[in-house]
Amino acid sequence: MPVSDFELVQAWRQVLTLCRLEAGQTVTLLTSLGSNEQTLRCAVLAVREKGAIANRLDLQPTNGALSFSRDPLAFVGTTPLTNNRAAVEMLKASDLVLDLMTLLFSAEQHEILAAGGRILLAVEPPEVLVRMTPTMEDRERVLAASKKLQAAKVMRVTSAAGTDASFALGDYPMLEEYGFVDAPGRWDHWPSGFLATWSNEGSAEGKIVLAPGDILLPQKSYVTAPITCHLEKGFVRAIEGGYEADHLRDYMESFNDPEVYAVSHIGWGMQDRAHWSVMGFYDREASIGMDPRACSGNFLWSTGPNNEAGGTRDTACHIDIPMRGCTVTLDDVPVVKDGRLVENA
Ligand SMILES: O=c1ccc(O)c[nH]1
Repeated sequence: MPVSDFELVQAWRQVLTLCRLEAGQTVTLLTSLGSNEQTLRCAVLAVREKGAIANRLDLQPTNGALSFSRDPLAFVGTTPLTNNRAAVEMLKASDLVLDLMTLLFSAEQHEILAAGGRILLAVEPPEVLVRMTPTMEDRERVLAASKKLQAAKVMRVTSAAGTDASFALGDYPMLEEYGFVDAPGRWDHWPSGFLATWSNEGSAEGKIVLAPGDILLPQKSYVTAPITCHLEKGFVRAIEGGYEADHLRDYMESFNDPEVYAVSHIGWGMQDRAHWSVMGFYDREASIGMDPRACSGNFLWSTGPNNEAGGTRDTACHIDIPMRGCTVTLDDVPVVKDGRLVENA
């Protein structure tokens, strides 16, 4: 069953409290075609209840005929804000931007954050939002893990399926996602509950073997047969397997951009209210797949852009690959063991 407006307003109320929204501040709700009407309606009510100003900025969609999917994460980098100075200025002048459209991996997002703006992405279905309404515990868990990741020099991931890959760390910032934006300059995504960073340029090495049940996003598919990705000097040099490997390669080749094979963010999920099986219950276009990205004990790696971290790669092709059953270590200390979070890691 769907969630009611009452439940979603309550969830927005909790999120806006965690975002420290104050009366009199200005919130801009960023929407486009495809933004969820119930999410928008309930957000406005919760913002007004806080005594804040609720503005709307509705932009025309872009890249629809270029992307193979209407999932907003299937074609990143240019957005309806690109070359849209009036819109960027309105968002920079706002105390809080609630992004119901998806700006992720865009230069404009960076400009808004660098100006001290706060951006919270919220495009999952209302039922997913309510189920994973963020908490301070989520924040504490992610930040505690982030301290470990910040101190680490090498991340290694292994699995029974044959994965054995390593990544040098230290050159890039943390991607700490706990679902609310409590400080100027911060971006976050509701729902989330995971931690990542980017491997040092050219350092990703080894072999990642996707096993049945591992997930490809934005394909929204559970892999049914092994796909082996050979990593060398920071790039996926070969993708081997059956038709699913062909499908992945066909998609990546369609961008005609060598940067699509670069290893992007790497990390692990720690959200115990996210579940592996959820993606199988939703139509492909109904969700962007935050359950598998955030579920506790996954290893989440990705390919493509690193501009989000201050890098120069802004390729439009971004693949997120959450995996089960992996062991993730930081300088040989496990933070995930056989697909389960190591408590107090
Ligand atoms: O929240 C997100 C979603 C996608 C992604 O690649 C990173 N973080």
